[in-house]
Amino acid sequence: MQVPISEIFCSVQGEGPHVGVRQAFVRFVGCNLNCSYCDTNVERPAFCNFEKVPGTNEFQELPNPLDVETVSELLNSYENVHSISLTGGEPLLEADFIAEMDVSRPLYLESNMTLPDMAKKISDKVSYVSGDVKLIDEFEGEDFESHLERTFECFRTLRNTKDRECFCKLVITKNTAVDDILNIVDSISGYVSCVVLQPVTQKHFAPEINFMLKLQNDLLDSIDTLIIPQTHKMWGCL
Ligand SMILES: C[S@@+](CC[C@H](N)C(=O)[O-])C[C@H]1O[C@@H](n2cnc3c(N)ncnc32)[C@H](O)[C@@H]1O
Ligand SMILES: Nc1nc2[nH]cc(C(=O)O)c2c(=O)[nH]1
Ligand code: SF4
Ligand SMILES: [Mg+2]
Repeated sequence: MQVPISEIFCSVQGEGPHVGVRQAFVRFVGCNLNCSYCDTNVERPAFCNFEKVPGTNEFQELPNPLDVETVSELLNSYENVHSISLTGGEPLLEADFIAEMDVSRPLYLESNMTLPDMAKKISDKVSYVSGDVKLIDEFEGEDFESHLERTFECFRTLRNTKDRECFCKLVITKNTAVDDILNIVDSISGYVSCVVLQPVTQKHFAPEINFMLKLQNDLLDSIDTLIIPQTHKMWGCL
């Protein structure tokens, strides 16, 4: 099976409760959403950029699409990795490909959690789920209620168990409404190990510090809640 990939590199996880662990990253292309703050190009490129030696910023250009055996081998070539981050774009769009991957380290999924039928295809294959809930101010589609239903179904499918860690991230902007967060967390708190509030990285769009601390305090009444910004952006790694 073959799919286009935009990049394969080795770095450290820059977001969420596992920040700092060394990971191999595979970035799939294409997304079913269009978040206003998105920091990633989701277009399909002619080549996949493969960073052979971690930290060098030197990339080998591999013609797209790539087959699943090649991608698995490239990911397995990195040393000492804790896990393999499946990101994008939206990796669940390529659930059939992910189901066929043969890699030596646990899979860590970064997802917008809106494609429950695809989630079912890989529920036994992923060990970590970083589920990023998209709020109404990010949602441009027709029907926000069914977006939320699909999100909750994804969390049910990929929920936290003894074999799979699932946590929730919420990107907070200056437009975020407290009630939206409280309602969403109420609906998914039974499926996740913790909630991470991730302030949007663009300064002009970022929430007030007081707002973040008050929101954390409100959520702590019902669930473990962390505030963790994107750390890889601070020191400029991939
Ligand atoms: C580019 S997305 C790809 C995976 C998946 N589509 C998703 O949204 O989770 C990876 C992560 O980057 C986060 N992200 C993207 N742009 C951001 C920004 N400007 N500030 C903070 N986090 C951002 C997303 O919210 C998500 O957690
Ligand atoms: N270092 C690093 N950590 C990350 N965590 C989530 C990322 C993503 O784009 O999904 C990401 C990324 O692009 N780089
Ligand atoms: S879902 Fe993820 S990749 Fe897609 S637009 Fe939003 S942040 Fe970007
Ligand atoms: Mg990123």
